[in-house]
Amino acid sequence: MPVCTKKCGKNATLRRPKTGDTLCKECFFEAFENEIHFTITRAKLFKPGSAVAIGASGGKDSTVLAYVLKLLNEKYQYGLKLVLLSIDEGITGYRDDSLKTVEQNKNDYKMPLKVLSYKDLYGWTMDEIVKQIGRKNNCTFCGVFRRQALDRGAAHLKVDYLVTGHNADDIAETVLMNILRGDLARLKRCTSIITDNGDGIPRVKPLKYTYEKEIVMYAYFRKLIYFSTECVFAPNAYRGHARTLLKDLEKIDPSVIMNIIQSGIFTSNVLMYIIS
Ligand SMILES: Nc1ncnc2c1ncn2[C@@H]1O[C@H](COP(=O)(O)OP(=O)(O)OP(=O)(O)O)[C@@H](O)[C@H]1O
Repeated sequence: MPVCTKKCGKNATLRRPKTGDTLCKECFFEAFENEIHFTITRAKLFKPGSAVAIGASGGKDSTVLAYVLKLLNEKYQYGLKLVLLSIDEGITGYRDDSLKTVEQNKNDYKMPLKVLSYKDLYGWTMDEIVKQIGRKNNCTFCGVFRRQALDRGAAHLKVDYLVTGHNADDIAETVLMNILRGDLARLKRCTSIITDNGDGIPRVKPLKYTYEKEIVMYAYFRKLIYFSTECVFAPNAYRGHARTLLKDLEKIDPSVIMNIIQSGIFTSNVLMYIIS
């Protein structure tokens, strides 16, 4: 490996997937965290002194989000009160295990944790639903219920914001899916860094511009504990195709992820202009 391109004098240990820069571990941490700090401050995502619930699934994105938000909150004195919020969908062999990871995060990051279950909220678990209806469209149903459960959890905790670990790849995938379906009206919502469900608690995506590969790299080098098993129920097939396409394109040119997001934003702005 060549020397770190930040001219810190150290040898580089990695190549940044987003920019191609060769960096040492410390300079990568700094670049990664600074970009999230820049995203937060430029978009004025949080008012000082606010309470923020972090949607915590135990996966890599929400684990990195919790870690980095805590770090930036202390470093730059955002004045945020952070709390972990987990939804237990009742999926044996998946969510029961990932919730153990969230418990670990709670102890490691010294954040309070609230767990809400589908069983308590709706009277049934995903295991019971799948037993009844079979393995069809499970992700679609579960996603709708989870969004509502997170909103109810945020209202219960009386927080000012709900943040999720949606990353740049997730957003680019959603833009692609909406374009492929001809559903341009959804571009505005899926590319917005902050959305409101009308309940007064904004949903915020601080990792909107953070590449998935860099999140995995960051978690690896920071030795963060996260849960990486796929859900036991059928994956969302259509999203799977968009994901494969995006990953193939990323191999040719990593900037496609940002380009797709920017194109989604531009198209939705043009549509808004035409309609108004
Ligand atoms: N069961 C859950 N409880 C709380 N928040 C969740 C849950 N599932 C998903 N989320 C939130 O929604 C975001 C995107 O969901 P997605 O299905 O991509 O998560 P994941 O792949 O299970 O885990 P992660 O995104 O954390 O790696 C997560 O980063 C997290 O903030």
